[in-house]
Amino acid sequence: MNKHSSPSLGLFAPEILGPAMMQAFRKLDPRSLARNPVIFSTAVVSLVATVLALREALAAGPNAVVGLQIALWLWFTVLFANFAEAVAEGRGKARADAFRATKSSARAKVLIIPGDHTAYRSRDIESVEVGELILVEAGDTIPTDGEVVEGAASVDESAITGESAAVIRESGGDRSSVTGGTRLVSDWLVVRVTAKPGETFLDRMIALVEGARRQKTPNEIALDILLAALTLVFLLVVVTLPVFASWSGTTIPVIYLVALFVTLIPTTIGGLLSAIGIAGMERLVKANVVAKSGRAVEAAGDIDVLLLDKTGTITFGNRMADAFEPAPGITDQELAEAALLASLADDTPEGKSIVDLARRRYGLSGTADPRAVFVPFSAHTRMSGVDLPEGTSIRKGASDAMAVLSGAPLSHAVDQIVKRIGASGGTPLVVARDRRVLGVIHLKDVVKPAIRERFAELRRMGIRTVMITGDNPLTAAAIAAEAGVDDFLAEATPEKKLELIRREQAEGRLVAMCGDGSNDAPALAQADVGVAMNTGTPAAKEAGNLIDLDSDPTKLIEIVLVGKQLLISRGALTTFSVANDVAKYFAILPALFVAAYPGLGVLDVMGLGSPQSAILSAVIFNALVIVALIPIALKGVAYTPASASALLGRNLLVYGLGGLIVPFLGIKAIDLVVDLLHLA
Ligand SMILES: Nc1ncnc2c1ncn2[C@@H]1O[C@H](COP(=O)(O)OP(=O)(O)OP(=O)(O)O)[C@@H](O)[C@H]1O
Ligand SMILES: [K+]
Ligand SMILES: [Mg+2]
Repeated sequence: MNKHSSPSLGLFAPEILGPAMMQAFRKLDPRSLARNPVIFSTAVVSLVATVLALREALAAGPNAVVGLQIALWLWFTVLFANFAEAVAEGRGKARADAFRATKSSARAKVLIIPGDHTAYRSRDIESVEVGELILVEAGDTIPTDGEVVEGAASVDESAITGESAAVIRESGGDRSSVTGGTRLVSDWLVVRVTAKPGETFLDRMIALVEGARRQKTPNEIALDILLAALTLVFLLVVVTLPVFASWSGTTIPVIYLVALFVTLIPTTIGGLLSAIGIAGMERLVKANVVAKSGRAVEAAGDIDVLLLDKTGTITFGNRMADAFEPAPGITDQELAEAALLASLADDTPEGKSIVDLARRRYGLSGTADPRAVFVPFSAHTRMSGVDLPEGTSIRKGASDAMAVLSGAPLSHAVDQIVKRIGASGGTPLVVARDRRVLGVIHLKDVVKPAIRERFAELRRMGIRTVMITGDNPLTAAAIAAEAGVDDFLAEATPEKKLELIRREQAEGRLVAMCGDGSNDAPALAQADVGVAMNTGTPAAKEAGNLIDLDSDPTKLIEIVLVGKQLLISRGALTTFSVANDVAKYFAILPALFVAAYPGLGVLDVMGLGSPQSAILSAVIFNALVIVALIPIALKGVAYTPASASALLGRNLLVYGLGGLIVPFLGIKAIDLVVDLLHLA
């Protein structure tokens, strides 16, 4: 899965641990702490405890030694939480450095006269603005992101995708976007710059893996609020304790109370929450997917329906004209000629392949009449063509669209051809001159290998796959059957795609969409999870919230796994943390009150050494448990494809029960050590 040569660092590689320790101290900055209510409360309490302990020490009070230790361990709690976040970020930083190395401080060949790619001026890329045209030649590193407006070339994208085979980038069609940092292997391209300096794909990628621009997701914010509320509840609990104590004739030193407070609030999940989120992002980057928002990753964990566009996503997308099939009474030559004229200025891959076939097989050499008016293809009309100066108009397009244009249903003979091509999985393009149907162009496309098994895997995860295509129902059905999708929508315009997504969403389902074309952009934007293929158009990449660098639609499986693991890890550790806090309450209270109520000795199942050692042990346990759980937070809780409710049930049991039991064992063990070393 990870084809990058960038170091795949172990969980606790020294090159991450060292800087992370430094970083843990730097994160004591109140502005940084304030992002996390639980840890912020812990820091405030640590400060209070420090002051109290120092006062006690100066007065040579009886609680001085234990007080200082408590204060120290409270600070450790904060530092460990910071450390967890820093380790998670550190792993991304290594990746960011690898990207930074590919970032060229390059200069750009900015064209002076549009249309003339021989006259250019070399300028610093930082000064090049969106919309300017630059020339890139064989051997050059493409200096920034853009859209190819002229030329075709092979591009080595290994710096970004890790994939060593060069890919074709060309104007028109769905393969027109280029990424800064990749290198031209052959030929030349004129590229319209689409990214502002400092905001290129590579820049965003770096910021992302470093976690610099990571924003909390709505789920994280909701959890933060819950944790803050719990903190408040325990504040009340702790504040009322002295009342009970004085009532029963005991006094509990204030430093015990503040320590108790920290052990009760959800410091474990509070300390690990952001590490879990960052680690999820990192796993995604490892799968060669860039997420623009953490929210998309979480949503991916809950996806019900996956919509895929056909051409270029399920099939390879280089639909090639394979044959001209004339209507009765029309010659091959006549059809080929009309098809050629209608395609001379059509720069879609389909259009180019038609020109190519007409020239190759029929030796036609037509050149475009400069006065001809070209009608470009649109996904909306699903046709294209040309209006010639002498008044002839030629159109080619999807069969249903062409039937509407010619004002009558297709003749039986033509309909048969269309059906035959469709049933074979090919795309039939009907050609008409002055609304008279001349015949059909057979476009062939190939289903990507191994896609069937991957869709079966999605089905096992409970995800329904739906193929949407602008093609006719017969072609769609043939490809759908071959690829093994659950359902399909044919003759879809961009509006219909959008409508389908809205309908699924209105029925309460979470929708993911994979696409690469500009006509997919609205749908990618509307979907809860929009995965744009990296080979796609800039519009598609802008609209999606995830970008797959390998342009592999089945990558969604990995994305879903990462999302599920993120949700499950967070759920499991939250359960553990809260169960832990409840358990601590019952573990420590008897020790604090046993002097006043000897009857409580029964409850004091743990037989902790003394109130001092009980409280100190609890504080130490509370700090150490954060460190102990860092590996789970970073690696994620193990996930196997199973229904969500089964997983939830299992995890609640394991982590809930574990959370209740572990503190008793842990605190007791630490208490023994504390006793042994006479620390309290
Ligand atoms: N260059 C073209 N000229 C005329 N008609 C075309 C051209 N390219 C495609 N078509 C027709 O328009 C239809 C819709 O194309 P569109 O790109 O919207 O969808 P698609 O590529 O078939 O499917 P997908 O939504 O998977 O990309 C095609 O099925 C084909 O019949
Ligand atoms: K706690
Ligand atoms: Mg398409």
